[in-house]
This record gives sequence, C-alpha cells and structure tokens, in this order.
Amino acid sequence: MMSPRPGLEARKKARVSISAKNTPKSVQPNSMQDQRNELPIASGKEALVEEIRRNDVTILIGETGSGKTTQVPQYLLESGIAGSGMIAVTQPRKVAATSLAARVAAEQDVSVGDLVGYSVRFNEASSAKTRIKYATDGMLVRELLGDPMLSRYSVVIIDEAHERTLRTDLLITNLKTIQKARNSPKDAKGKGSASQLNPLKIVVMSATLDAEKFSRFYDNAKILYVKGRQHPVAVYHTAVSQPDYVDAALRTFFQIHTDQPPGDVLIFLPGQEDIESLDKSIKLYADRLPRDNPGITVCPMYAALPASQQAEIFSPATPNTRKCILATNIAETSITIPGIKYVIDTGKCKEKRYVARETGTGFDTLLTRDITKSSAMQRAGRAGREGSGFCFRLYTEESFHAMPDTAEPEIRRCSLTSSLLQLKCLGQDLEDLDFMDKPDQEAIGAALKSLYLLGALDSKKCLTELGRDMAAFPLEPNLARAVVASREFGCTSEVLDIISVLSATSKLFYDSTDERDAAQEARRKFRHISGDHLTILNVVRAFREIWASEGKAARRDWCRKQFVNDRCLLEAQNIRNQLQEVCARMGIDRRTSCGENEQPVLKSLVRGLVQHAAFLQPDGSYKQLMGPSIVKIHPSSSLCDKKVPVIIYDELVYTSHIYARGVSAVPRSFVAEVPVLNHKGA
Ligand SMILES: Nc1ncnc2c1ncn2[C@@H]1O[C@H](COP(=O)(O)OP(=O)(O)OP(=O)(O)O)[C@@H](O)[C@H]1O
Repeated sequence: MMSPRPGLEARKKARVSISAKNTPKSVQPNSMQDQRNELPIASGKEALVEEIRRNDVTILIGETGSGKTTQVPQYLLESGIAGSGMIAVTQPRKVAATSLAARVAAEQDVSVGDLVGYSVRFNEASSAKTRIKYATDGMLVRELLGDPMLSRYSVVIIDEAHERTLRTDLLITNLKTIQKARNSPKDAKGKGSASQLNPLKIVVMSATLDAEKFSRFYDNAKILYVKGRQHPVAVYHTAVSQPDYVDAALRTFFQIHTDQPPGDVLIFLPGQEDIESLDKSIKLYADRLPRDNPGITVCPMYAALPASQQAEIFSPATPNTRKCILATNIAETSITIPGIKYVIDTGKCKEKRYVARETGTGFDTLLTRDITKSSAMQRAGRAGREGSGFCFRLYTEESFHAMPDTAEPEIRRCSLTSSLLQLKCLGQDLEDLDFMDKPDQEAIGAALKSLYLLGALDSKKCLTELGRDMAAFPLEPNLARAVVASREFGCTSEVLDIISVLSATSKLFYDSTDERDAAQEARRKFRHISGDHLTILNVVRAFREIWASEGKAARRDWCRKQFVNDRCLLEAQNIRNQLQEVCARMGIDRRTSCGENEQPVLKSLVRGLVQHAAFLQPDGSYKQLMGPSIVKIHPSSSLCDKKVPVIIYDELVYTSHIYARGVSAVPRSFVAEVPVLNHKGA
C-alpha cells in the first residue's frame, strides 16, 4: 500500500480527482475495529510506522477518507514512537477537532478527554491521561507562548496542511526550529534544557498537497503516499456554467430527492446568507411534494452557529427522511458526516482577505470567490465515506480544470496583527522568520501600526508590558486591549460581559422575517442611547437577572419573547468564565464594576477600537480617523438613524456601501485621550 517517493504516475494518482473507477469494497465492515482494518491506510500500517520512526519529518499524502487523520495518531501511540509524550494533531477548524476526538475516542473505547482529547478556543477536553490531542492550529500556537519547545509533545501532526492557514504556517515555521533544538544537541547549544527533551517527530498530512514544497522546506523530508480510497465517488459536472448557483443547488437537490435511492445530501455554499435562502426554498418546495415522499430535514452548518447546533449535523436523520446539510467550507475537510451519500458543490466559497488600503490598518473581510481544485476534491471526498457516493459539481469540467490547485496561503492575504503579537511574545519577528511563503511588507507594516496604536509595541517595535498582557487573552488584540483597559477604568465586569458576547460565534439578536415588528419592538427595550455595545450590556444584565430570579425554563421563555438568542448568551457565559480565569492569573479583578455610570466602559472600548473610530461628515456619513474610507452605520445598528459626532465600530461590512457594524457613539475627548494619539508624531 505504502509507496515512498513514487514516480510521477503514483504522485499523480494521489492528486487526480476521485473517480468511480477506484476500487470499491464489497463487504461492509460492522464493528468499529473491522472498519479500522478495512481502511486503505491499514495495510500500510507497519511500513508507515517504520518510516516515521526512521525520519524526523514525514510528509504523508493520501486520498480523502483513506484513514490518515483518525488512524495515524493511533498507530503512533500503539507503536510506542510517542514514548511518554503526547501526540498533537492540528486541524484548521474547531468542528473537525472536536468531532475527530469523539470518533477516535470511540475507536479506542474511551471517553473524550481521557486518552483522546481536544483543545479548541474557549473549549478543552483533556486530562493528565490524554495522549492524543486534536487541537486547532491556533490553540497549538497559543501553547507555544507558555511552552516554547512544546515539551509535552513528542509528535506533532499537521493535518490538512494544504489549507495553509496563517496559524498552520506559524506552526510549520516554529516546529522546524524546535525540532532542530530538540533533536540535535549540537544545534541546541545555549538553548538550555532543549537538548534534554524528547526528540520531536513532525508529520505533515493532506490529500491534496504540494508535497515537494513541504519536503524542501523541511530539508528534503520523506514523502509517503497512501494509495486508494475505501469507497468510490462518482463525480459529475454540469454541461454549462450555473451563475445562479443557489437555484441550481435547489434543482439538483430535488432531482436527487425524487429520483435517487436513500442517502443524505451535503450542499456546499459560500456563506450564511445563501444557506438561509436555500434553507427557506427547500422547505417551501418540500411542503408541495406528494404526501408519500420521504420527509426532508434541513440542517444549516456555518461558523456562526453555536457548537451545539453544529454538532446536530452528526446525529442520524429521523427514519424515512432525507437529511440535507447546507454547509460552508467548514464541513470541507477532515470530517465524516454519517449518512452522506450525495454532495452538491456550488464551486463557491468565502475567502478571508486583508484590505489595508480601504481601512488604513490591517483588517480582514470575507469575499465570495471560486474554489480551488484542492477544495473541490475535499468536497467530493465528504461523500463515499461509509459507502459509495456521488458528487454533483455545479460547474463545468473545464471550469474545474481552470481552477488553481490550492488557495493562496493566508499569510499572503490576511491581517497579521494577532500573529505578530504572539511572535513578539516569543521574541520573534515576522520579517526574520523562515516561512514557506514570506508575508507581504504592506501587511507587516499594517500589523506593526495596529499594535503600536494599541500600545502593544513601542516606537522601536519592541513588545510592551501591555502587549504581553494582551497576548495572554485568547482574543483579537483590539478586544484584549479593551479588557486590559477595563482595569484602569474600573469596569472589568461590564467589559467582560460585552467582549464575551462579541466573541461568541452566534448572533445575539435573531431576525425573524415573519415577526419583524415584534422583534424590533422587543429590541427597543434594551436600546442604550450610546449604541450597540451598551445595548449588549443591557441584554446580558436582564438575562442574568431573569435566570437568577426565575430559573432556566423562564430564561428560555424570556429569550424567545425578546428575540434574543439563548445559545449566544450561554456561549458568552462560557467564554466569560475563561476570560475571568485569564484575568485572575493577571491580577485583574473581574468583579470591578462601574455600576450605572457606563462611561468607563466606552473609554475601555475606545482603547481597543481606536482604529475603528470615525467622525461625522456634513452629509451624514462618517470618515475614518485612521483610514481614507467613508462609512455608513449598518442598518442593524441601534444608531442607524442617528447622527452623532464620533463613532467606534466592531467591523466593516462591504455591500453596496462600506458599513460600520456594532457601533457606539463616544465623546470626542475619549478618542483624544488615547495615549498614542497624544504623542507627537504618533
Ligand atoms: N465520525 C465517523 N463516523 C463514521 N465513520 C467515520 C467517522 N470518522 C471517520 N470515519 C471513517 O473513517 C474513514 C477515514 O477517516 P479519516 O478522517 O481518518 O480519513 P482521512 O484520510 O483523514 O480523510 P480526510 O482527509 O478526508 O479527512 C472515513 O472515510 C470513514 O469511513
């Protein structure tokens, strides 16, 4: 099965699109152990383990569903290669890390958090017994801050490396230095205890990777290929392109539903708006189907949904119904959704892109674009995991061939502010590091400027005490700055309430098209004259009061009546608990409150959002303080019909205009008081 460094043909095989010609398995395994043994990777187990034992770095390429992510960590554990250390497996996304930990824990017949655990932002399940940990790449970067040699780990597996997230790139770079220090005592001179640590093994895995590039980066590391996939996936393209991809997805879904045998459907769409629109259309048409037709259960799946709701996609469909999952690319890699037989791929995704010019500072926005070949293959790979599958691509074969192989690495297109702060804490600089792809100078400049304005760096680009404090929080630097500022202004309790809601994945208010007036009326009660941030605080206070005085059932009922998202507030409560722990470590008293005088809260927010300040223009629009753009207040804001001299905002949204979302009115003096703006030459 295993073919180290094969010739061109074998290499091509690992990259060609999945086709129905691949060898199907005739017997369906029943027990989980049988299933493990049936995976394509299983027959190459000994050879794989041997190669990893022999090499410090291994690049492993294998088709989707071949068993890399679930099996390799278990093989390494069973073989003893990890010694007494832990095995980390990184994932670009939370949902993959948690669902994989659940699967592998089940295969090991243990509870999640025991031998097999996970670590994602604001959520961790691990213990002293944990030996295999599925973690988001961001969490492992965060671990570097406390343990720069990653001394607890003897193996780090970078999975889905083709996605080239910014954090994966940071890890790839740091792991190279860590490994040199840990594995070659000669190089470790002056590194203190590094040479006494266990050697570190690195495994880089993907189904669709420029393996040679990774190999060159890791000093010509060994490349291994796992051949074959367990179940075939037949791929179909449209004859002509489909500009209205939502409508094309709707038609394709109903064709499957009416003509094809049972099996659940996974539809890839670019974002939440398209998901919501298709969700409505499917339900509308489903009602018109003849009675004897199997029912349809529609499950949306996007990052802004709370984790508990995302987890619902893994539960089996009700008998006699077809489950239809509408997902963004968060369901694209690593995960196995039981029951999926059909995939519909619109060929679109949203991509994070940094827009320095419009904002004057590092700022990411999401843009809809065509996917890459690598994404198309990953999407097709979500079918055919438990049996043969089908993938209907809503684009032509020519379009597929015209797609770029992989996306541009995030390091070349995203804001670097948060990563730069973390690197500064490690005594590193973006400009000096050995990256696979160097970041853009303009983006580095914007990140330096942001951190300087936040007070995290001084004028010599050196990390300040404040910067170190900010980095301790698992938050974007601007939000972390507001929390740290709350100590100075005596309002930590209120700022934690607001920042926790802003950090939750789901929205606080849900929009109900059917009951728009009632929703708006309910929202008006919480409205604070200064805008959206203190409106959030009003909701949190009311929610807490109801919960404390009337209990859980009343709380839920209250949320429903107020059109407030109960899950968002519960998630925020969980986030708050974790931020409180960081505050406690740093001697920030979480209980400090400013009571009814909320001005200190706005002052703290201004410290974090100073780059997002804008001044009223005669025509009613707002001009950015630190950028050239003219912005309008987003219609969802409680200030949308008001004219106030100065605003701060959470983010910009690009539609027909540039809109500021999450807006508060602040006195001009609060902005002028920001230390860096007082400073000549700032
Ligand atoms: N949660 C699950 N439920 C049922 N089967 C699963 C589950 N997770 C994994 N499997 C089975 O294990 C197989 C291998 O999964 P694994 O994630 O290890 O593959 P992979 O090679 O890493 O693929 P990919 O790159 O697509 O993630 C799946 O195709 C499926 O048959």
